[in-house]
Amino acid sequence: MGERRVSVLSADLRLRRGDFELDVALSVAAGEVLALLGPNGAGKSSALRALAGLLPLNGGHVRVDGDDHTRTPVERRPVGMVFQDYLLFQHMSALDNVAFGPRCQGASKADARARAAELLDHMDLAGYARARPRNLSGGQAQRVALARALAVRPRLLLLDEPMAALDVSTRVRVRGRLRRLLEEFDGATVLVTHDPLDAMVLADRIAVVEGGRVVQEGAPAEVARRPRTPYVARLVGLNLFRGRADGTAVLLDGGAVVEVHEAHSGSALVAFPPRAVALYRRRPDGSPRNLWELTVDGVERFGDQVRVHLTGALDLAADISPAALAELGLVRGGTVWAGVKAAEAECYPG
Ligand SMILES: Nc1ncnc2c1ncn2[C@@H]1O[C@H](COP(=O)(O)OP(=O)(O)OP(=O)(O)O)[C@@H](O)[C@H]1O
Repeated sequence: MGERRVSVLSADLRLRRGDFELDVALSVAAGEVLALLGPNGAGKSSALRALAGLLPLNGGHVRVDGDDHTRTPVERRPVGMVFQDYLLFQHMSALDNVAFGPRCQGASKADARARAAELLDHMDLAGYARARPRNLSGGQAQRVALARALAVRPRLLLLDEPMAALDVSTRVRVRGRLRRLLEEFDGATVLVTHDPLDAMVLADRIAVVEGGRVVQEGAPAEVARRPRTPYVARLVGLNLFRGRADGTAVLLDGGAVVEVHEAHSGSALVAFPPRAVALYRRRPDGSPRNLWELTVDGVERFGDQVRVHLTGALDLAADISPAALAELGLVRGGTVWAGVKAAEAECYPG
């Protein structure tokens, strides 16, 4: 901890695509995995393609190990890329897919194949060297694509939605394995995803991209605990409010006041999970510090819980058990008292 690692990647990406403008600065250290997380159309793929040299920049730069590669052609960048659907050459064996890059870099056929065999072996795919891509499982195809990207000994590894082509039942296993393989890579890794779980598991650091800009950046746990935009709050399942703190009271932009645990002053964000919200049919005695009478806006199943959406002085989500729902007799348009303990409300500078 505390040690500053040297940046392998340092990039300032500015480009236009029609009305869309991307303006993103990234820096990734040796051995570090950065996830670009964001909604559809946010500009994640554009950023990745710009790093690979597949999209030209209108401004800014791409530096790898201190060398300027802003204008280096795609095939000469020290970059390996894993595409969303892997784009393996279907008419070639797994081995030849992996050997392709080294061959293009001028390695002899024997050397390229030896390097490919070594990588496949390392990824527990030695028995599949002669297999055609269509005969591989999703997880195996992903590893062949990763081996192909690493075969050119890149300093920068780019992964575009690496889990997208996999079915849900295999994702957990494949994700864990990918994480271990990425941990061994000593260059910089940038991966694009719109799945918060991928970002949390695979990345050391997350940059949230919205509307072509980085709106939040930090360690996964920090981003999850202290979201800075409604998009991130929804992703990680937190209620999020913006307001002004005066000691332990935060006056929200909508007019409600939330009592929080830790004193602050000035512009602030308040976050708490839906499970921290208790619902009561009548105003409770000896109540928590935060209590509001709100209107039920909707009820939905959420795992083995029920998520109740409430509106009024503030809009929030509450998770309760199906038994509690029956007991409260909640109906859309009805009212209910919602309480949150100050100790559960996280406050941080906004
Ligand atoms: N071929 C194109 N021509 C013009 N504009 C484009 C083109 N492709 C994308 N765009 C614009 O660039 C914006 C960013 O697209 P990009 O694919 O980088 O987003 P993304 O975050 O990767 O989204 P997704 O997860 O849907 O791939 C889009 O909102 C769109 O307006």
